[in-house]
Order: sequence, then C-alpha cells, then structure tokens
Amino acid sequence: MLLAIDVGNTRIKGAVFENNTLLGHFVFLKKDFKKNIENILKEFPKVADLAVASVGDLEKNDFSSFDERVKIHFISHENHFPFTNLYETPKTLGIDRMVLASGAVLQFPKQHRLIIDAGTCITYDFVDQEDNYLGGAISPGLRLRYEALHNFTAKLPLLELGSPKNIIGNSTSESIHSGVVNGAVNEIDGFINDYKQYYSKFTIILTGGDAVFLAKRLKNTIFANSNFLLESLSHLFQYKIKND
Ligand SMILES: Nc1ncnc2c1ncn2[C@@H]1O[C@H](COP(=O)(O)OP(=O)(O)O)[C@@H](O)[C@H]1O
Ligand SMILES: CC(C)(COP(=O)(O)O)[C@@H](O)C(=O)NCCC(=O)O
Ligand SMILES: [K+]
Repeated sequence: MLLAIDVGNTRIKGAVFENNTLLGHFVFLKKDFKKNIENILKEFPKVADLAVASVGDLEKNDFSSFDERVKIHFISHENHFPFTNLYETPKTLGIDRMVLASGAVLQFPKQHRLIIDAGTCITYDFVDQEDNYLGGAISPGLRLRYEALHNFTAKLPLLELGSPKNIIGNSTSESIHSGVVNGAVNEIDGFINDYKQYYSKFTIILTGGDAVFLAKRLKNTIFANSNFLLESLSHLFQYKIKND
C-alpha cells in the first residue's frame, strides 16, 4: 500500500493507493503535515511506502522521521521517468510537472497530451505521442491573481474566488472577478486553441485546486480530475520508482 504526497506551494495533498486504486484522500497545510501523515499511517497500517513529489518548501529531510515506519521515496530529477525530457533546463523543471507528464504517458499511451494544472500557478505541459516532453508554460493561478492585484496596488481589495456575473464588470469587485476568472478561462482556451494549430488531436488533462471551477467555464470540453497528480505518483511508483 502506498501513501502518495504532493507538496504544492499552497497546500499538501495526500492519497492512499492499493495498486493504483485510490482508497483515501487528504488535504492539509504545511504547518500540520507531520500530524496529518501520522494519522494517515495510523488509519492505514498496511501503508509500506511513502512517495513524495515536492515543489513547496518541504525537503527530503522533513520526512526522515517516518523512515522507520515506511520506505520513503522522495522523487527527484535522478529518478527514472517514462518520457524523454527535451526541456532545455531539465534540472530546473518542477518535479510536479515531471510527475504529471509521467502520469499522462502511463495512463494515455501513444497520443499527444496537454496537461494543465491549475494550482498556485497554472502550468501547461505537453508530451507528444513519441513520449517526448516538450515543455509548456507557467502563469499565475487564480488565487495568485487576486493576491497580486491587491498586493501591487493601493486601491484594489483582496477578494475571494468568485464567479463573474458578466464579461463586462460593472463594479470594482465585478471587474476584478472578470479580470481574474474570465482572464484565466480565456488564457486556457487560448492556449488549447494555439496548440491545435500545431497538433490536430491531443488529450487534455485538467487538474489542480481550481480545476473543477475552471472546467465548467471553458469553451473546450475538458474533464477535470483533481487527483491526477496523486494518481500519476501512484502510476510512476508502480512503473519504476519502487525499484529505483
Ligand atoms: N481551501 C483552499 N485553500 C487554498 N486554496 C484553495 C482552497 N480550495 C480551493 N483552492 C484553490 O486552489 C488553488 C491552489 O490549488 P492547489 O492545487 O492546492 O495548489 P498547489 O498544488 O500549488 O499547492 C488556489 O488558486 C485556490 O483558488
Ligand atoms: C511552476 C511551479 C511553481 C508550479 O507549482 P504549483 O503551482 O504546483 O505549486 C513548479 O512546477 C516549479 O517550481 N517549477 C520549476 C520551474 C519549471 O518547471 O521550469
Ligand atoms: K500547478
């Protein structure tokens, strides 16, 4: 049994898998990650392996207190991945993006794939049908856009994520919601349409904390899978990591 942990820049997500079947799912903050992991390990005594993909500020050492209880697999650039990495700076490529690309290759073989992860940042990753990882894009996520508008201006309030009533915002708050939400939706639809000019057919995977919110607003029909990164960690673990 595997406990997969995704340390993002906003939240930590965890899931327990038995042969790629998800048995339990957890979300918590960095400040209480140890207690939460201890509780999960108590609830699932059969967990023998812990796989961690971290782009947040938790390092391998932060997990060492669990290494008497479980085998720790802290995913790094040294692991084996099921794709050819054509990024010009492979060592700076986010581990989360490498795990997403792996999951896309392992779960959607022999096809072009675009993976969009709407988390702290919105990341775009493209893996072609020959399993070459080409790269993609990084832009601010929804929460980050609201925060940036507030933090870098004198007059703009900090708003919670909300649905814009219209494209034309008729107040300060409606203008912000339209700018953030309609802006991100148009960005994602725009990227998808741009990729279509180069690749006539590709599989799109949308994940991350804002995936469900965004999916229903996109012009392109995309199925959102909020657990795709954790599922990908499980598939990658089965593929190779457990023997690395
Ligand atoms: N309880 C929550 N706390 C923080 N962000 C949340 C929450 N629920 C949904 N979100 C949304 O999730 C996004 C962050 O997604 P997430 O996948 O957790 O990020 P990361 O993987 O970078 O930590 C934010 O833009 C925010 O709008
Ligand atoms: C772009 C990211 C900050 C996204 O992090 P997230 O939104 O998942 O918290 C992360 O993938 C990262 O630190 N990447 C390193 C730069 C790169 O991928 O090229
Ligand atoms: K992301």
